[in-house]
Amino acid sequence: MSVGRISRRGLLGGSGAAVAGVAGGFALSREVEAAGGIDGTTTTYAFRGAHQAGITTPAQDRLHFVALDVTTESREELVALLEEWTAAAERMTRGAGAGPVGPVEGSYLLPPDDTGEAIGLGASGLTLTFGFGPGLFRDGEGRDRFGLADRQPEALRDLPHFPADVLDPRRSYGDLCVQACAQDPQVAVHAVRNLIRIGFGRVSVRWSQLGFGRTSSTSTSQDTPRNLFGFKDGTANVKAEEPAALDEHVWVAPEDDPDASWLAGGTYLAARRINMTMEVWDRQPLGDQEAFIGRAKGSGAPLSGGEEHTAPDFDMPGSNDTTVIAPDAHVRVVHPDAHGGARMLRRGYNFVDGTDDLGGLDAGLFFIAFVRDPRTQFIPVQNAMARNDALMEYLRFTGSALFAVPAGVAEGEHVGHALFS
Ligand SMILES: C=CC1=C(C)c2cc3[nH]c(cc4nc(cc5[nH]c(cc1n2)c(C)c5CCC(=O)O)C(CCC(=O)O)=C4C)c(C)c3C=C
Ligand SMILES: [Fe+2]
Repeated sequence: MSVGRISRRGLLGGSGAAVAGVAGGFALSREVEAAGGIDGTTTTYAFRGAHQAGITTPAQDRLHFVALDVTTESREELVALLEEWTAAAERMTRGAGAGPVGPVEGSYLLPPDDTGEAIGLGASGLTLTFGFGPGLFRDGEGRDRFGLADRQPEALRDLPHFPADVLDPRRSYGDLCVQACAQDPQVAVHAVRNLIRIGFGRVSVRWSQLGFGRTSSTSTSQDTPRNLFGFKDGTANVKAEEPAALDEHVWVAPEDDPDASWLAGGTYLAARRINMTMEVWDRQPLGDQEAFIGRAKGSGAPLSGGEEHTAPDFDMPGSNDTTVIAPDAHVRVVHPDAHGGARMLRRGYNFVDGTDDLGGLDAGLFFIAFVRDPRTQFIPVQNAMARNDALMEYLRFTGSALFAVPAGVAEGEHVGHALFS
């Protein structure tokens, strides 16, 4: 074992269960491996498993998301890249370096196989989740780039243009994506940077997004965080402790799309970069802010009463011939009751990317949702929101992308193995 790997893994010393879990691979559940505590620097989540980590694993505090375009024309080079990424991801998620040598252990005559900024940092709960965009299957002219066209899932098409979209193409789309989440931002950035470095000559970065302050809880073990409007976000999310709901709303089943059975056990990732005009929002009275959301700002309880996790009563009469929860309140417009029971697993992050030309904050919510079928679970909800939601006055959608996220990686396989075999 190289010194570099010892120096990163040395911090795992207090977390015997975490290290044992990695060694055991499939044998131990991710929960056991997370025994170091979901917020600790020593926490590890196994890279290999039935599903990719970074979906139902407890949402970490930090995000580095990158979308890439494939620049090679060679299927063999693409597969080789996925193999190299798999090896690097497995190492980095257990707190080791990106390459087998280490950041400072190799030859002085060669570039290091790890960039070094994570020396001394623990795994910090790093998860790396890989996705495939529509462009991997067919390019802009419909050309079958890598012999994959007949395996493109029916649901994997560029998201439609929604009312009020002001998309920046430099923040949208992509052939591949990597969602890196960790408790330490430097660990997430290090992982993405090293995957990009490994991909040199085969992929180029299309866009990337940093995020902080997870805007969803994905486990009942987590408190509900707040978004930049100051509201609790993630209360009614699909949670890891709901296996039946995950099967119904998140994981693709083999029969969903017979031509794309390689995606069974996977899911779809819808990403939307949403600018929030905070300066305008901040001038709205508290009562109006709560009416726009349909929940109390402090407790997160629905305006119809109860506590945070009480189900909203959308029929409860209010004053002025209307209901307590207004017809255009966000939680009513996007609620499963209005969409045939459709739910989604939200895993978004706040972002602040400096200031815009007018001196306002370039800030908002980098919305991420995992769904079994975007055509029935994401697109109708986003359309309803764009048309009817009181929040829309304070939002601008500036980025958009959809990816198919393959199932987890088994021992001896690489990311997306089933797609290429
Ligand atoms: C298309 C899907 C959604 C987008 C885009 C979206 C943006 C968005 N949401 C908030 C704030 C809150 N959303 C809440 C709940 C909620 N939101 C969606 C979907 C989208 N939101 C769903 C499906 C739900 C759950 C509805 C339910 O089942 O009750 C909440 C309430 C708390 C919670 O349950 O999470 C808040 C607050 C913002 C600010 C925003 C865009 C910037
Ligand atoms: Fe929402």
